[in-house]
Amino acid sequence: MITGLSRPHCDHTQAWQLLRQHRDGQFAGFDLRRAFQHEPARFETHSQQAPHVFADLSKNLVDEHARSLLLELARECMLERHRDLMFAGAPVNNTEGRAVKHWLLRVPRGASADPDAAEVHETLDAMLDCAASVRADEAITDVVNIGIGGSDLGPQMAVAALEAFAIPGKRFHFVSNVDGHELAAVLRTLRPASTLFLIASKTFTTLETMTNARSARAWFEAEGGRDVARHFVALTTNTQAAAEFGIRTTFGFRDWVGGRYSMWSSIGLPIAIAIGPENFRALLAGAHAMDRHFATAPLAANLPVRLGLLDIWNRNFLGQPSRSIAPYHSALRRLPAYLQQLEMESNGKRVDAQGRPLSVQTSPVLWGEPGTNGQHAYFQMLHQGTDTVPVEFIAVRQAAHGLPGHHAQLLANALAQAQALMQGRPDAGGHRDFPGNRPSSFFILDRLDPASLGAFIAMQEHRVFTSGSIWGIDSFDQWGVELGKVLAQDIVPRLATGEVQGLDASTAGLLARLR
Ligand SMILES: O=P(O)(O)OC[C@H]1O[C@H](O)[C@H](O)[C@@H](O)[C@@H]1O
Repeated sequence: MITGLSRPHCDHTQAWQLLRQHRDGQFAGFDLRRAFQHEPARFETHSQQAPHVFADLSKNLVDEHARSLLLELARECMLERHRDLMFAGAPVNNTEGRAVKHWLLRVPRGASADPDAAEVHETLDAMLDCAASVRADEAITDVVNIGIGGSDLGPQMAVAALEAFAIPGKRFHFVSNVDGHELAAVLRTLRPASTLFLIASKTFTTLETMTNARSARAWFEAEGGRDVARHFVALTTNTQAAAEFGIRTTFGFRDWVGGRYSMWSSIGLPIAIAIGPENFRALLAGAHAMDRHFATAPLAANLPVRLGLLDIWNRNFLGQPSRSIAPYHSALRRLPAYLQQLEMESNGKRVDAQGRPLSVQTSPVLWGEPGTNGQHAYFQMLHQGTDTVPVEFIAVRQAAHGLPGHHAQLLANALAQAQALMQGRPDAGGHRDFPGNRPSSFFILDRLDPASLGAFIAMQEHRVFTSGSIWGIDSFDQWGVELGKVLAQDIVPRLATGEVQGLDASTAGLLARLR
């Protein structure tokens, strides 16, 4: 139960029933092409400027009436109250009894009365001082982040996205997998004296990360590395475990930062080393601007809310099982993977926050690749397959390179794909027929810089909050990752002994072949 807030199940509201009736009645047979003909202001009404991000939602299979019923749904589900509780520091992560305050990491100094605000700024200052000294240290040429999930995807995504701002002369590596091939391939390229290892783990117990950290330290010592304390830094809430590992420099954060919401905390150190303290503060400022927008803009003009409600419409009323992410910028190559964790780990739940089964579907499957690559691979299915998949195009107005011709081609392709999905092209049926009427959203950033990236990612976080809130689930736990971890620990010794007793026949048969 969310601190005194009792909310109805979304499908028990009046708005839900009206949305259903609308879908089956007046909305049935909706056609985007006709909608644009009949609504001269459709682009304006279905688009939204938010801090650093412009979003055109007009090419979605949605009409004005559905939009106003979705806003009604948000009211009936007490979305604003729930949002305000998060920003008030209430334990909205109720299954873990924790507050959800990643937004506090982005609040400017002195602008919050939250009791943890002072500590946030103390840690941020110390972490950015560390980033500055690593940047100034020419002896360090390689920074290796060892972490997984939220301790990997955010920093990896952001370091790639902001490569145009990265310090020259330093290389950044991200090792996440327990598969030794990954670490071994990175270590082959390194020398201990010029390497800084960042051991990033909220819990400092994650098997993959601890295995890689131990192997990295063993390699460091075996290769003649001296001064582990200087070459290993920990980013964690578990400072004691980091000290026991032998690490002297640790930057902490609190348990009210979820792993997939942690790139703004000390987990962001690799980003800060890459882009510098000032740019890291700009990243936080961009995210904070979006936080304020989410916290204060009326629901009808609130971009994360509009996106989250559209997600509900697409998933629960139009039955769309997935969403394709198409960033038309190669620096956003890790964005789909980052958003997969954000959406699917947050909202991939089948019970409500009180543990009661839900009777509605939740998280869609997210997938994607940068454009234009995806066009030459799976866009066939988007244009002519049997399923309707909303596509999210992300375009950046200004390029960060000077090669002539490329950027216009890139932008033209993004626009043309969205256009083609919607317009289609009739043919005499058969193979060359494009049915059209296929949905997409289109995001524009002016430049891919720290502030716009921060705002864009915060927008995604709050959009996930919005749909999770309507579904009534706890978007901030992840119990579903536990079972496999436990079973793996039962299997490890069996791989050595061959003992299969108690295993199902398939697992036993596979284990025998893998030994
Ligand atoms: O940062 P850590 O504690 O090492 O956790 C790393 C990751 O692993 C867990 O299994 C969770 O699924 C993720 O939410 C988390 O980000």
